[in-house]
Amino acid sequence: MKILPEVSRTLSEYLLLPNLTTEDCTPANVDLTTPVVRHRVGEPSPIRIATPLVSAIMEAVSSPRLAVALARTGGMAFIHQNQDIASQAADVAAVKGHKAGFRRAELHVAPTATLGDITALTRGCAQDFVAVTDDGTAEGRFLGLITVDDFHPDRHAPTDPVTTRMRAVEDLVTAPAAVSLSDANETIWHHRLDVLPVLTPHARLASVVLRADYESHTRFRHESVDADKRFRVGAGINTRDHTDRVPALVDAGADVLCIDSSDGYSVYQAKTLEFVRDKYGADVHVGAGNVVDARAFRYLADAGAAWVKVGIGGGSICTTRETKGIGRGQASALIDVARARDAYAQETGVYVPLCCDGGLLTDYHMAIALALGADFIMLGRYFARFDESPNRRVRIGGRLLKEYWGEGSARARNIARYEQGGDDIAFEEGVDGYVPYAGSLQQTVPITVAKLKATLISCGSTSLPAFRDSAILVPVSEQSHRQTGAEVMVRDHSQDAGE
Ligand SMILES: NC(=O)C1=CN([C@@H]2O[C@H](COP(=O)(O)OP(=O)(O)OC[C@H]3O[C@@H](n4cnc5c(N)ncnc54)[C@H](O)[C@@H]3O)[C@@H](O)[C@H]2O)C=CC1
Ligand SMILES: O=c1[nH]c(=O)c2[nH+]cn([C@@H]3O[C@H](COP(=O)(O)O)[C@@H](O)[C@H]3O)c2[nH]1
Ligand SMILES: [K+]
Repeated sequence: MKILPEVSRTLSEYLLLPNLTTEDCTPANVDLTTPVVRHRVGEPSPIRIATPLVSAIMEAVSSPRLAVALARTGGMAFIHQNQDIASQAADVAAVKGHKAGFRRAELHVAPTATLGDITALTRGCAQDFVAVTDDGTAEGRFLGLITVDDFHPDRHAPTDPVTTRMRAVEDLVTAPAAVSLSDANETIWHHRLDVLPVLTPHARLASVVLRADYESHTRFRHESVDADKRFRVGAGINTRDHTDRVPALVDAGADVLCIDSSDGYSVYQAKTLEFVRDKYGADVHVGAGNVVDARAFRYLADAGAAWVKVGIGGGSICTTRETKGIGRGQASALIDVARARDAYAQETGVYVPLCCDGGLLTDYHMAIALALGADFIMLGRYFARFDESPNRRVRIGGRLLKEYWGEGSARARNIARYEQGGDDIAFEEGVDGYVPYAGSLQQTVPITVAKLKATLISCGSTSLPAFRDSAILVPVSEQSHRQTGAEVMVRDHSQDAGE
C-alpha cells in the first residue's frame, strides 16, 4: 500500500491570476484552435477543432442533430456506443451526410397532409420548413416546400391540403446536387430567394440552402468540417465488440473514435488500439481512457492512443467514487497527466492531446482545465440541456427540465458492463435524472466561447498553448469559497421591473 502525499483537488479549488494584456489580445485575435489527435511536436495535428468542446459519448447527449449543431459552432460530438452497431453507424452516416451550409430536410409529408399537420409538425422543431414528397418520406419524389409563413390560420383552414399553399417544385429555383456552397449562395442572392432546394438527378430533395444560414455561416467561420466540407463527428467504441464496430464506424465515415470506459488502464484498451493499428495503420484515430494519473497515461500513449481522456468519478451523473471508491479530483488528475504528456513529448517528439472529461460545473471551469493542460473538454450535462440533444424536455413544478442519465445507470441498460448478463444490471454506477433546460446550443456555445476568449485576454494570451504556458494559478481557500457564497437575491423581473 502507498499513500500519495497530495490531497486530491477539484477544478473549483483554483483561480487564475491575470497576466499583462497587450493590444493584440482582442476577441478577434484569440484563436482557440486545438489539436484532437497525436502529432509530431512542431507539426499540426491532422485533426483540429476551432472550439475546444466535444460532447460526451452518451445516449442522452449525442445525437446526429446535436452533432451537426456542435460541428457548426466549431466543436465535435461523439455518437454513443450503447446501441447496436448498425444504428450507431447510421447515426454517424447521418452526420456525414450534412455538408456545411447544406441542410437536410428533417420534416416530410405526403401531398395529402393538411396545413394543420404542418403547424403541428413544426411546433417545437428547429426547422420551420417541410418537404412535400409523393410518398411522404425523405426518399420520395420532391413535389414542393411549405413553411409556416406560407399560410395563416385567419385565412386558411387547417383542414386544407398542403398542396393549396406549398411552393411547387415547378415554381421554385433549384440547384443540382453537385452545386458548391458559394454557387448556391450566388443563386440565392441573384434570385432573391430565401431557400434553394438542391435536387438529386432522380428529382429527390438532397438538401436545402437557406438565406438565413448565410449570416450564421459567416458568423461560424470555424465549422468543424473534413476536406469535403462534411461535418466532423466522433464515435464511441468499447473493448468487447471493437472488431465489428470499428470497421462499421470507419465505413460510415467517423472522423475519430474513442474507447468509452470509466477506467482506461487495462489490457483490453491496449488490445483494442493494437487491433486498429494492425488493420488501419495510422489512418484511424482512436482516443483512449479514462485515466487519472501519469502511469495510465504512459500506458495508453505507448499503446498508440490518439489522445487520452482524463476523469474518473467527477461527472455530474457519476457515482463511481461512491460505488467503487475509485477516482481523483479533476484538477489533480489533469496536473499529473499533463506533466506526463509533456515528458512524453520531450522524450518521443510526439504530442498526445488530453481531453478533460466530466464534472465541469461552470464555464470558468473549462478555462481552469485548459490552463491545467487539457487540449479539449468533454461535456455531458452542459450539452444535455439544449434543444438539440435527443433527450426529452419535461415540465416539473413549473420548471423546464431535460432528462439526463448516466451510461452506467440502470436506464442505460449497459448490460455488457461487468458481464452482468440477464435482464437487469446487478449494480448501477450512475444517476438517472434531469438538468435545467437551457435553450439552443447554437446560441449558448458562442457565449461560452466568448467567456473563454475573455479569460485568455485577461491572461495576456491569444492561443491555448500560450495560455497554458503562461498561466499562473492559485489554490482557493475554504474561506474564499464561503465569501463568493454571500447572499444576494437575483432580481425577478416579474416582481420588480426596476423602474
Ligand atoms: N468517467 C467516469 O468516471 C465514468 C464513466 N462511466 C461510463 O459508463 C459506461 C460504462 O463504463 P464501464 O463500466 O467502465 O465499462 P467498461 O466496459 O469499460 O468496463 C466494465 C468492466 O468490463 C471489463 N472489460 C472491458 N473489456 C473487456 C473484455 N474485452 N473482456 C472482459 N472484460 C472486459 C472492464 O475491465 C471492467 O471491469 C461508459 O459509457 C463510461 O463512460 C461510468 C462510470 C464512471
Ligand atoms: O459514474 C458515471 N456513471 C455514469 O453512468 C456515467 N455516464 C457517463 N459518465 C461520465 O460522465 C461524463 C459527463 O460528465 P458531466 O455530465 O459532468 O459533463 C461522461 O463523459 C462520462 O465520462 C458517467 N460516470
Ligand atoms: K484498471
